[in-house]
Amino acid sequence: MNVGFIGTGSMGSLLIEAFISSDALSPSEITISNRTIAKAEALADRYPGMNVAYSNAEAALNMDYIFLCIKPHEFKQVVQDIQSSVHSDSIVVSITSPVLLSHLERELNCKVAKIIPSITNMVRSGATLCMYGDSMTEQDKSDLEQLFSFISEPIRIEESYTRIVSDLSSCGPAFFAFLLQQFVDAAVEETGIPRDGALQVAINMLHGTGLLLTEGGMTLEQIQQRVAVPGGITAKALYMLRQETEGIFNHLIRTTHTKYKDDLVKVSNAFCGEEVNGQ
Ligand SMILES: NC(=O)C1=CN([C@@H]2O[C@H](COP(=O)(O)OP(=O)(O)OC[C@H]3O[C@@H](n4cnc5c(N)ncnc54)[C@H](OP(=O)(O)O)[C@@H]3O)[C@@H](O)[C@H]2O)C=CC1
Ligand SMILES: O=C(O)[C@@H]1CCC=N1
Repeated sequence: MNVGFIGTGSMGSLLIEAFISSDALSPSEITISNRTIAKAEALADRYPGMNVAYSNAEAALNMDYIFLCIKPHEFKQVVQDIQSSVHSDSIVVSITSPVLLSHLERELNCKVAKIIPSITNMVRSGATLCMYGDSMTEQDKSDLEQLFSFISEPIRIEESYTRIVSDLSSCGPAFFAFLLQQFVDAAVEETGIPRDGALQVAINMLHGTGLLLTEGGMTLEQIQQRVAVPGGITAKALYMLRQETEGIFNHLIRTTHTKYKDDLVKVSNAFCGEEVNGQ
């Protein structure tokens, strides 16, 4: 297989490293390009056999898959760069939510997909959210999902739900890391417990809670019920938590969706020269 990665920043390099460490791809199957070429060269130095391309056009030439691991505002330029390298059987994969499949289909004479990864894919965990352009066959979809199954659970979603499912799958790790950090900081502040020890206990708790949900067959409600003994300490604290956090995640979701819509308008203007009212 020949796979091109354009953009070797945070997510591009994470995907490359996860695919290699999971034996989904060997370094010699991978060609990378990046705006700051020294970054691509440094990555390739760590994986003998990996190819560095000195232009995006070269990174897309003769590739089965071309992953675009760049930010929304960088798409228009990169799509122009690769236009003459792709052909009807190439598959271009965007990992960015506000770039629509229709934007890519409009500019590229090839098959297109959108797959939103998550930082959890670094440890071969979490989901990847899969959406496909019209020319992707069932075989193309299952081949691509087979590749992503080495590092994640690929889940097909409707493009109209991109933002909310990305909030849960891709932004979620940052949100829950933040909440855990607040919990630990408060523990230190309120009691003087050494931070390292408190953090270790909290991390173990989060890991164990995840296992209860995935392997332990427990629901979120059951976990709360089993821990909150009636009239006990947790029950009292959960009551307080419900009062104090009411509506907080509605606010969070409205915040991500507002930013998403702003980005979508900018990307649509770049691609089509017009505004769209998309989800
Ligand atoms: N972080 C996450 O958990 C997730 C992120 N994403 C999406 O992934 C995308 C990339 O994010 P992230 O990796 O964090 O961003 P980074 O800024 O870390 O990486 C972007 C990379 O693209 C390179 N680049 C920019 N323009 C060009 C160009 N014209 N040609 C070639 N390379 C170029 C940059 O090069 P240079 O070295 O010069 O800066 C940089 O290395 C974003 O759209 C984000 O929404 C999706 C799911 C999860
Ligand atoms: O919205 C996106 O494109 C992704 C999800 C997490 C960060 N960026």
